[in-house]
Amino acid sequence: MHLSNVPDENDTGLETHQYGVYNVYLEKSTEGFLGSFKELNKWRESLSAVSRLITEVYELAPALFIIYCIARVSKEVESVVLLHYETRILRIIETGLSQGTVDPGALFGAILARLVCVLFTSALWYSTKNVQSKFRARTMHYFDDCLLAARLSSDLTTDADNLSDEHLSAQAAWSAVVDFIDVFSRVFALMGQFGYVVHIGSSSNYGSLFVLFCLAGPFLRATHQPMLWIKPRVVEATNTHFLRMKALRTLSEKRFRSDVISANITQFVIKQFRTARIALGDTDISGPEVVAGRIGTPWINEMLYDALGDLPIVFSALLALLRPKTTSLSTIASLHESSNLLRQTFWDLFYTADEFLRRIGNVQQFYEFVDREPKVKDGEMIYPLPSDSGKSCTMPEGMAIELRNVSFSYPGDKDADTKALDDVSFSISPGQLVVIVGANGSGKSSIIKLITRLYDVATGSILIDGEDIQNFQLQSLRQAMATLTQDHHLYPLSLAENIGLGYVEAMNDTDLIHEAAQKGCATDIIEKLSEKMETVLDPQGIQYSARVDHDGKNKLYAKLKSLSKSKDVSGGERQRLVAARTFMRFNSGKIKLVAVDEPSSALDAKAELTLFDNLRSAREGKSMIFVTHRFGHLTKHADKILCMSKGRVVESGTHAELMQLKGEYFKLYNIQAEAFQPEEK
Ligand SMILES: Nc1ncnc2c1ncn2[C@@H]1O[C@H](COP(=O)(O)OP(=O)(O)OP(=O)(O)O)[C@@H](O)[C@H]1O
Repeated sequence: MHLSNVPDENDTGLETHQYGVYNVYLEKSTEGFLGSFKELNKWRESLSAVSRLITEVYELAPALFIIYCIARVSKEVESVVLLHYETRILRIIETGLSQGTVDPGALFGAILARLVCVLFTSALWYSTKNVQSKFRARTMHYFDDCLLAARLSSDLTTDADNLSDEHLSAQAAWSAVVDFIDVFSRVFALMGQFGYVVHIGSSSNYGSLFVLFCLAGPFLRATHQPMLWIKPRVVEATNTHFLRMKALRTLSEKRFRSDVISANITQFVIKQFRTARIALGDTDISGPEVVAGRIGTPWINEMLYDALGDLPIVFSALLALLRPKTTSLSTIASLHESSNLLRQTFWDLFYTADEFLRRIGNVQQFYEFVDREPKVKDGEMIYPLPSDSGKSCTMPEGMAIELRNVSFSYPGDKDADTKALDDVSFSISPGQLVVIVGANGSGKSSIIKLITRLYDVATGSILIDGEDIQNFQLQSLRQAMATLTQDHHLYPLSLAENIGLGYVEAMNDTDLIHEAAQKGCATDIIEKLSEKMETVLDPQGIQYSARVDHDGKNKLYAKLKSLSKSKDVSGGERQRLVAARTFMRFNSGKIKLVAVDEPSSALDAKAELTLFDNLRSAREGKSMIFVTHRFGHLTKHADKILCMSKGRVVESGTHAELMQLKGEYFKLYNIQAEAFQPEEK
């Protein structure tokens, strides 16, 4: 189904088209001079991406680039040379047949020349296969590198404000390079074939007219197809049945396997999927660009284009009729051969150019992504400030933190009125141990995220050692902080690296790593694993089988099983390993703030107590902030407790002070304490 030009309700200057299961939003087409100017501008924009892409690839490997281009162009241009020798062979045969004897020298000479040409291009193409493979690898690795650096340098605010970057890949950039070179070589080939046809028809002066006859049909068809690729567009899948099928298909992924089995919902999922499938019917689910190409042309036009395809044969018939004396059978045969070749090359060029335009769109997005400026801006001051800076902090005791009227909403949060933090003010003196408590969603973690500058405040300010946090160099500030939260994961690297990366400069120091593992209560787990510190828990290996019988006796199956033996540990054990990384970080000697956000949800009571004790015993010279739901272990040691509710700090003081207030903290504390009281009869 295609609904064309549905006006936008709010008249945003957009029009909506429906292709299959997708809605496509396009800018309203501007007619006349302004419209053409806009189109021209879009082409100019994509040209700058093309020129940057080709320049980068050339500079990366000039020799490989040139050899690849030569091999590709020669393969395309070969067709003209072959056509030339074919025409020559036909003419020799025709002349020979009319005279009763064929000149064997001329005939074999032409055949040999044709064969040499075939062998030469084939040898060139295959001898450069190695070069092609190297060129591809080097280009892919380069763009992989750019993408990795761009992704890693991004921050959470920038990520939230931009669309997903999952579709960007080095492969897309490489494909655009290949398509560009293909377009380039096919233009060469087309020009060569064009020239050659004009040359064959030169005796009748109708060569150019013949080319026109050959290309009229393909040209009209190509220019009248709706070319969605080249239009700026926003695409959204809106078909509810299609989306339902997609959601249900997700449930078949491995990560949901245990949920689906234990909830016993297999039949439900299959049934729902079938219902959605039947409701979707035969609606085309291909991308809108493809659907537009398939359904966009009216059938009457299609018939006209097919009929125009017969023009070359009409031309030959007319030539024979009007100029019987100057037209030979070999000329007509060559014209036919070249007409087929011309049309084939034209279509190849058209489709490659179409594909190239699509890919260059991806490359443009790629460059926009790697060039984007991070939203969390870097400051200039190096942390910690020198002691003669005039700031009042007592640096050796830890970080001084002050929040002044801080409000904050998460970027991308559609409901602008919901604030994660609302006018929050408090201060932490150097060396203090502060515990933040409060109900779910009250803003505890958001405070840690702002202090570690994962995000920036919307209004108000955060002062670190008396200086606005945004004035500090991010790297130097983060060097002075150690965080331990539930959001931290194990990396798909060895356990030694997982712990060592807490303090990169000493990541080969096995003594420090073992000591950190001990403080994180992770020694037992590591000892239990056969490869100890070298164990990789989530290896990113690739193993697969094809056409292998999965019966126990099959040797290939046994091999596959031996390759894919994975190891895993429990959730609590993972938390201990992550905690070990934080202890490793303390070794840098630069840590002035430890921020711990509920890292013990999966830990048993003993491990939790040891973890908190170990963290507190490293307290010297550090301020500490703990976010917790569990009272007791920490609150009794706290210099200050901040009790939060709905994004605000509602109470602040020591345990004794807050208990006396009999407010929010008192309520939360008693809910937990009651669980341990004997039930009243
Ligand atoms: N990444 C996010 N994007 C949008 N909103 C978020 C995001 N993270 C948290 N929020 C919202 O911000 C508010 C405060 O969340 P925050 O995580 O700070 O609460 P919390 O007190 O730490 O909760 P919990 O005790 O459940 O961990 C909540 O309303 C939450 O829904």
